[in-house]
Amino acid sequence: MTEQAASGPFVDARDVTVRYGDLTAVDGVDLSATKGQVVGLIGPNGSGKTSLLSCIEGLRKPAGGTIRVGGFDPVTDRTRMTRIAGVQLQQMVYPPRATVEEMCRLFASFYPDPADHRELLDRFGLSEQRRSQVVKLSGGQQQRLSLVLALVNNPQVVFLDELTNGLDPAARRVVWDELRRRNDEGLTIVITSHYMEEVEYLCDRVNVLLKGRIVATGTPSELIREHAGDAARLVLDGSGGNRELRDSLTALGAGVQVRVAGQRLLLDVQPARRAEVDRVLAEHGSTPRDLPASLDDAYLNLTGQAAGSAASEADNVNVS
Ligand SMILES: Nc1ncnc2c1ncn2[C@@H]1O[C@H](COP(=O)(O)OP(=O)(O)OP(=O)(O)O)[C@@H](O)[C@H]1O
Repeated sequence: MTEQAASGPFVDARDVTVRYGDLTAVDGVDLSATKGQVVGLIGPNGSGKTSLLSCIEGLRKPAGGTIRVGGFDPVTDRTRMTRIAGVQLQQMVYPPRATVEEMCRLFASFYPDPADHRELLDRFGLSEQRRSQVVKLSGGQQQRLSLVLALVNNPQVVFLDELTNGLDPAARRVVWDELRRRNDEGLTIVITSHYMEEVEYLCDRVNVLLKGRIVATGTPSELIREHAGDAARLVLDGSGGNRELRDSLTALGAGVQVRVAGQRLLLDVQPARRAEVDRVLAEHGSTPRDLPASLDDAYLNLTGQAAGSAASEADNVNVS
């Protein structure tokens, strides 16, 4: 079989079902990525992301469905699959005394045309750890090493499960920038993540998985537009203790949700009530800060999880 039917998606999973005994963890899911696309898979803990991804990676045989990656069946065309795909697992187990350099050399030895692992270590900020034992690296450093190892075969596509879990904000930026750069060069990327800011930043398309089924798919902008809701989210800094203002806003009733978060007041305001809210705020000399609708809001609405949208304020909020 050729590497890819020119017209079809590079990653093409159709009607995939995964069962563990009586539990159907993935229930007839389609997921695809065209060449050079960054595709995200998001959903609550236990929604089936890793189960689906491990089938696409060829590490698990699905109970039903068909999967092709670059035209190959990831289970039966294992050898060719491993040449074109890089895999970062949620948890890796390393030999007890192996150093970073040794792990890189070991992984590189599996492939005919590996990347320069020293350059990769440098790109991911691990040059100084080359001679360190892997087990002595911090969690975030191990996470970055797992990315280096996923890229050491110069893959055409990478599957990254919980991409930047445990990374500090600066390291997360390094990883994002590096992946973006590689994507610009044509790398296809499939990620799972609980960080909506990351998904919004990186992904061309996002699939929302809930209880083993895709409940929404689209670009981040489409998901926000269609699912974030039309309530305005306002923040009143320094007004948390202003009882009079709080009571006046609460008295507006339906369509105006008022919450205290420390020294701030957080408001969710339906469009029909906005003019009244603005009037009350003007009477109290308060100027609100508008929070833009985010993928967090869409995610929370789609998955029915308790919304805390105004509280999240576009920080790196782990929404799982
Ligand atoms: N090896 C297994 N044996 C039995 N059940 C499993 C196994 N792996 C996963 N499950 C179950 O399948 C469901 C989906 O799990 P999965 O790990 O795919 O979810 P996830 O969306 O990746 O979760 P998380 O966000 O926590 O990583 C869960 O109910 C989980 O308990």
